[in-house]
Formats: sequence, C-alpha cells, structure tokens
Amino acid sequence: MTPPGLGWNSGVCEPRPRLCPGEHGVVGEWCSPDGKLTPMSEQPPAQPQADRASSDPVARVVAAARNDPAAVLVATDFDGVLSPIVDDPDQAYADPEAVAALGALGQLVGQVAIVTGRPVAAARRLGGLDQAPGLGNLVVLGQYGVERWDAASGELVMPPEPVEISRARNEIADLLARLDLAEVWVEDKGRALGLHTRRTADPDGAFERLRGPVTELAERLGLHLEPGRMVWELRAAGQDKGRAIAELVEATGARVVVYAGDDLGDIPAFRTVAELREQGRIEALLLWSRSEEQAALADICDVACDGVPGVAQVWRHIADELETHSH
Ligand SMILES: O=P(O)(O)OC[C@H]1O[C@H](O[C@H]2O[C@H](CO)[C@@H](O)[C@H](O)[C@H]2O)[C@H](O)[C@@H](O)[C@@H]1O
Repeated sequence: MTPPGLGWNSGVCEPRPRLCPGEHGVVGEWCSPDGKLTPMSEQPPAQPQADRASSDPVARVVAAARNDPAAVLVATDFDGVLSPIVDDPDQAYADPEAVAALGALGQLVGQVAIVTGRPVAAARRLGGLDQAPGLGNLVVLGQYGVERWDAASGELVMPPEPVEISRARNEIADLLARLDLAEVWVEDKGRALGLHTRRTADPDGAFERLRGPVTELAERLGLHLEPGRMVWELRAAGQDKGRAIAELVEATGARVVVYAGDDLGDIPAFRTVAELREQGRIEALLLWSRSEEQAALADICDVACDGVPGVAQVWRHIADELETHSH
C-alpha cells in the first residue's frame, strides 16, 4: 500500500480541474460538475464537497479500472517520463523505481505500452525492458509507432527506412558546418534524425538557429519536423503518437487509458485520448511529467506530476488500489 502522505496527491503531483474542449475543439474552459463552462481567464469553479471524490481524476480512473482491469491500457512516453532527461541520449537509462511501478501495474492490467520517439532497440536497452518484472504484456511502439515490439510474442515489426531520410542524412553535416553548429549532435535513428543542441555551448540559441534551416530541409524533402526538448527531429510524415495510441486502443479494446508524457510529441496522444474520453468511449487519465523546459502539456493534462518520480507515484498508487481490491 502507498503510505499515507506519499500518494499521488501529496504535493508531488497536483490534480487539475478538468478542462473541457471549448468551441471548435479548442481546450480552454474549466468544466464544473453541472456542466457549466468558465473561461480559463477566470478562476476555476469551486466544487461542492460531495462532488470532490468523483472529480478527482485519479479516483475516477481507479474506479473504472477496478471494474475491468483487463480492459486497462497503461501507456507512457520514454524520455522524460520513464527516464530522467540527461545530457547524453545514449545514457538515458530508465529510472528503476519508475520501471518497477510500471511493472507493478503491468501485472494487474490488460496492456502496457511505451510510445516513444526512440527506436524500439534503444528503448529496450535503456529501459532494461526484456528483463523487467511485470512487463510481460508490454508493447513498445518505437519511432512514434512505426516500429513495434511485442514482449509477449517477441514479434518485431520494422518497416523499411524511408529514402527521404537518406537524402537528409547526406545534407546534415554540410548544413551544420554552414551554420557553424558542428557541435550539434546528430542522433541517427535509421528512419529519423535527431539534431540535439543540449550539449552545445548555447542550447537554446543553437535550437533557434536551426529552426529555419531544418524547416526548409523538411519541407523540401517532404519530411515531418518534430521539435522536442533541445532537439529537432526529422522523420517521415504520416505517423504520430496520436495515431499510435488510437490504433492500440482499437486493437486492445481498452476502455480505460492512462497515458503519461512530457513533450510536444506527446500532444497528439493526449488529444486522441481526451477526444475518446469526450466521446464517452473510454475513461482516461492524462499525466504530465512536468518540467520547466516544456510546459505545453499543462493545459491538457489531468494531473501535473513532478517529473519521473511523480509519475511513478501515480502508477504505484493505482497499482496499490487495484491490488487491494483484488484481495
Ligand atoms: O518520445 P520520447 O520517448 O520522449 O523520446 C523523445 C526523444 O527523446 C530523446 O531525447 C530527449 O532525451 C535525451 C535524454 O534524456 C535528452 O538528452 C534530449 O535533450 C531530449 O530531447 C531521444 O534522444 C530522441 O531520439 C527521442 O525522439
């Protein structure tokens, strides 16, 4: 059991009033229990005492998960959620407590998924995923869902690498030299290229100087340009985490979804999960692994968690609640 005072709501994570989609699907209004919408420029509506439990997003998802644990999908991003952000992407090992908490939950629910910009092989290596207890029902959707590894069957899906990436690869060194940015580290992921500025003398400045040239390159070669935390990623168009999570919900028949993310690449997944919830098709919990570096998920999350340990606490809490119920 989670000790009193150490639960997800102890200050490490903070629940937010539910946000409702405003007109035209724009998220921007507070939603009160009577369905009244209040502009976000005003204070969020106070909730009557009796409604507090049901408006607690974690309690809601726990209640739904208890009804049918097999219909629960727990999905997470890798970098910034399972592994703390570090300077060298090759050394971004998953936090053992986060993996243990995910495994504790994995033993109790139908499906666990890691939806990541990383290649499957990198996520498996950095996460120690092949040996992790409790993750026998894990799927890793790598490179935003283009690659797929199923831990239960061992099946690995790896489509051919796009030719546009080879063309971009041929131009990158010259582009960086021209901009006097040779210190930018190029992560070659086979089907994508990541241009990392974190280890340059001026990470923000280098990121901004790259913006125009990489936008031009992506447009010219027909590639998708994904900005991330001190990284520009070039990859094939047509796939994102929203599509990946939608396909997974469809394939598994999940009716409860817990999704955790920290970066811009997670926004399509957050939006997809929020839309499915608005349609009444699933109950859901959106966890933001909060950082000062990237606040874009603040407005669409249900719970703002204090980084990797904060998300792990929520997972552990849900696992504890489900386990208690099963005895
Ligand atoms: O979808 P994710 O699992 O969040 O992966 C997104 C990208 O994360 C990695 O880069 C980020 O983490 C690095 C290690 O902490 C950090 O040094 C870098 O600044 C971050 O942008 C990874 O290297 C990329 O391939 C992922 O696409």
